[in-house]
Amino acid sequence: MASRNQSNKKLGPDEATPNMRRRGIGAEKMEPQGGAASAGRARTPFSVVTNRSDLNTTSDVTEAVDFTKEEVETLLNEKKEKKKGNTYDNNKKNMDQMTVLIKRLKACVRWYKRIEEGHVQEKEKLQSELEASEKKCNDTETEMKNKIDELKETLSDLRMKNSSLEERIVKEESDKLEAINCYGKEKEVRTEAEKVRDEKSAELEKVRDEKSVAEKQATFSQEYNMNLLQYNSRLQSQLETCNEALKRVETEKTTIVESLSNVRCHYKAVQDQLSSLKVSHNELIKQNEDLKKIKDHRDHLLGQVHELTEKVVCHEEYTGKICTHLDKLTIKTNAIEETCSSQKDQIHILQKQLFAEKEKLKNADLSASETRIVFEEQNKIIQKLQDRLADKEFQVVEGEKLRKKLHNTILELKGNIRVFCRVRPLLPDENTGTDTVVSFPTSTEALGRDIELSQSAGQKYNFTFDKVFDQEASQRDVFVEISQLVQSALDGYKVCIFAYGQTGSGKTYTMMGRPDAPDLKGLIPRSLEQIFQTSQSLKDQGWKYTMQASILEIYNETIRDLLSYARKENGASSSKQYTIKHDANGNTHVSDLTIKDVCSADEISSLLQQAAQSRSVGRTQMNEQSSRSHFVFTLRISGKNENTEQQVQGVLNLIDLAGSERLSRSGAMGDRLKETQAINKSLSSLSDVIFALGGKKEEHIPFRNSKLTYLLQPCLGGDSKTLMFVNISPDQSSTSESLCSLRFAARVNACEIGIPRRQTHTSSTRSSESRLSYG
Ligand SMILES: Nc1ncnc2c1ncn2[C@@H]1O[C@H](COP(=O)(O)OP(=O)(O)OP(=O)(O)O)[C@@H](O)[C@H]1O
Repeated sequence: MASRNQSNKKLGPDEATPNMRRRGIGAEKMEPQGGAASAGRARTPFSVVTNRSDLNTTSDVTEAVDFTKEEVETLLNEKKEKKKGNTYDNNKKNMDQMTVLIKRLKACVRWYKRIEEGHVQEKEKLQSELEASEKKCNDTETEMKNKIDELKETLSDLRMKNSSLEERIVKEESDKLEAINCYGKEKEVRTEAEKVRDEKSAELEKVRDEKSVAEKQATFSQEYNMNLLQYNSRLQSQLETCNEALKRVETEKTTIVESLSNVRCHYKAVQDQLSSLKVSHNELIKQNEDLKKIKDHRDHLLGQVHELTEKVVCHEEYTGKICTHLDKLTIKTNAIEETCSSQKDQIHILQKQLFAEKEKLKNADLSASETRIVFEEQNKIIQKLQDRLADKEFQVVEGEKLRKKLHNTILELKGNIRVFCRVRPLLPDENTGTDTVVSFPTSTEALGRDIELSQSAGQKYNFTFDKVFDQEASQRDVFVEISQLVQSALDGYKVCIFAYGQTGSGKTYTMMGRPDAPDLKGLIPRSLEQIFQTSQSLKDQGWKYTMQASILEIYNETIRDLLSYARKENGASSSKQYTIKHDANGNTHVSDLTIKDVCSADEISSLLQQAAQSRSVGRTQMNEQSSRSHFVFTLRISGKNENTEQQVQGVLNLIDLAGSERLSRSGAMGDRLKETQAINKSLSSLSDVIFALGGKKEEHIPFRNSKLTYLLQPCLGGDSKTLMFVNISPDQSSTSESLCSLRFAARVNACEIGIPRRQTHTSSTRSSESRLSYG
């Protein structure tokens, strides 16, 4: 693009550098955006056009021309210089020069329009791009926010989980430590118990040994005792045998005594035997005592064995208890170990989960940072787009300012009346036919300005106006075009907007619309809303406004006050006479007319509602709800700037004229006929006045021929800004009426009838032109 800029000094609006944009219109020539509009058309530099001899002829400049700011300034200055040289002799020459100047200015305006269209397109494009980016960005942002929220939730869940798990882990760890401590203590107790058990076992073993020894000793003692008993019994039996033998001996002794002599010898032997037996008896007694001793020892040993057995039993019981305790401890330890291991497993699982969640978090962080990067990039793009948009808007504003300046200049040169044409859509009951009556040439020159009417004979009539609205144009589209004009009433201009056209062509729709449906509101409610909005916003600059509204209708050449209570009460029969007067300042007064102070658009809409109910409306062959009178809404605006002491007096007249109608077609009779004749008369008076003012330069202007023209005298002949809407019906049967309306409008368009002037007073030294008006 840079090389293109170097090689070709003509830049498109989107190629202008920021410095150029800040300067408003760059030194380089700018071409409008939008291929369709500029495609295939050769541009001619302005200097070439300026030097062209054919511009001094009457031919129109239809070729696209490019301008620089300097050229535009020169053009504007040139106009001023030419105005100075306005001598009588050079009048005709000056007129020609003026015409050429106007054409060049028109060319300049067209060039600006093209640039403006380009800027507007670019702006719209940028706006839509910006909106798309913003939407995308918002979506991403919301998505990211949602994601972040989700992640935050997950994170907080995880954190909570983690903290609870960590708490659990800590608790489990402390439990575990406690259990381990307990286990250690139990272990110690167990080892001690085991030690005691071992000791006791050893003791038991010893006692068992001792017991077995004692048992052995006891068995031995028993055996010995048995032996001794056997021996004793043997000795007893021996003793008994001895005793028997003794008995036998004694018997023998007796026998021997008897045979003493014989037996004395024998006695001696027996005595020896007896002494030996006595020794053996003593021995036996001794042995018996020994046996007794052994028996006592045995009893002692048996007692010891018994004690030891009891001890063993006690030990065994104690060992059993220790064993049971040990078993219990083992079971508990096993349970603790099991819990520990399950907790370990759980901790392991949780650690795994934590790790996974951390990984997730990491990934989420990564994706969040990626999204953030994308978001930042998009923000940068948006910033760039916004910068570009701001530049473009600046350019548009600058272009708009210059366009309006040029427009005002043209208006000054051309006169104060402008004409807009609006074609309404076909109504459901209208016969379309096959031929289109109205068409709109689409060449760049003609687009939005030309209208072509085709008659059934095949003849075509082309008309050019300041603006042409086709059937598709919405109420808003129409208002956008007049909003600046309405605004200028706040700047101290007299503004008059009226709708002219055949009955049923859409005048009331254009002016009033359907106030209850926001999209279908007409120019009157929209204008008043804007006036109040702007007056509020101008408060910041020190402006204070007071406003007064009046609404009247002219019916059968009689003025009727639509806000009068008397009229409301007595109906249309009120016969009050209203007279129109103009003062030296060009202000119009209608005697006895109700004038209401208004402070808000709402107040005005209720007044409009009241007026609409009082208005004379009837059914005609052409329109179900035909306005049979001229409806005139007037808003007087007085503004004072507390900072600059500047004062302005503006007037806004919004007029819905009664529809023109051919008597032959309307079939009107009686009162309707009278009404129609009055309407047609006042409309023809209006055209007489306009043509007298513009075309013929007659000295006498027939303002007084009708109430309508007399009421509008300051707007038509004086220094106001006037806009006429010519409303057209696309119906085939209305072609000739449409042609009449268009011809009338074309003649009005060609008129020069004054220069708009602001009504301002200022006591301060500040410039009275501190606020420009571009209507
Ligand atoms: N631009 C439009 N879009 C849709 N409908 C329209 C448009 N203009 C007019 N109409 C409809 O056409 C019909 C006649 O319109 P309107 O009453 O405004 O005509 P008029 O010129 O004021 O007639 P009259 O002079 O008899 O009062 C109405 O039904 C109106 O709603």
